[in-house]
Amino acid sequence: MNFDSFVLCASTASLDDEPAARDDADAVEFRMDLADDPIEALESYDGELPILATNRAEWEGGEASDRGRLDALDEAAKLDAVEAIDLELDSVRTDKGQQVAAAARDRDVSVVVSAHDFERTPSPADLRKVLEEAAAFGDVGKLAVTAHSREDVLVLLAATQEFDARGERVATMAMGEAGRHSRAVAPLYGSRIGYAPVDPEDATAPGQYDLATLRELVEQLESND
Ligand SMILES: O=C1C[C@@](O)(C(=O)O)C[C@@H](O)[C@@H]1O
Repeated sequence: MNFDSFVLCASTASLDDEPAARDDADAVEFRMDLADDPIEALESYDGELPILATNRAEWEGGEASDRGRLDALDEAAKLDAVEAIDLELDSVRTDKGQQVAAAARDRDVSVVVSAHDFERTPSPADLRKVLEEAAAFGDVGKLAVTAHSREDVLVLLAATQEFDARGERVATMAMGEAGRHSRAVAPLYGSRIGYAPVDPEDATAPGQYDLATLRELVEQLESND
């Protein structure tokens, strides 16, 4: 998957969502950890959108236990439709995570290295440290923080703009109500990935817009850029 420009992902636990996502999304983020039989679903996938496969660990806000988690992601990366995988920063710090990342790259599958803070927005310095490491390991370094104020969002956007200006690929978003607008605005500052559910009831993180709304907002803002 090419992250040269912004990629809007329909984030979902069911690949059956793909036809409904096609008009507005550039890709599907398949949350394997939220799906019943993810490998089987991937093997029988015949949609048009490329897939970013995520198998989010319990310790990073997902539902996958560590048993077989990275092996399943490795399996997923072997399938043609899967053009990118997401690995937590704490996963790529392990040998196994490095192996999965290297195997994906050998098959031309991109690696998004992600970090999440479900409590707060880290200090400007800490936030840069995390983004730096994630961007160094991944084709894209992703950071999702939790915003409690507009100021939190500004801190995130300032870092996004800085990294982008230096030619480092990052994706950023602020979770929570106070951060919601970051999802529409961050692409203007260089964020390369956005996430949205087709149906707002199926949100995969707090504060997400539904897919059609986020596409519309991003498009409107870009056309004014
Ligand atoms: O890491 C991310 C970002 C996210 O948490 C968000 O805030 O939109 C949604 C997740 O599905 C995805 O894996």
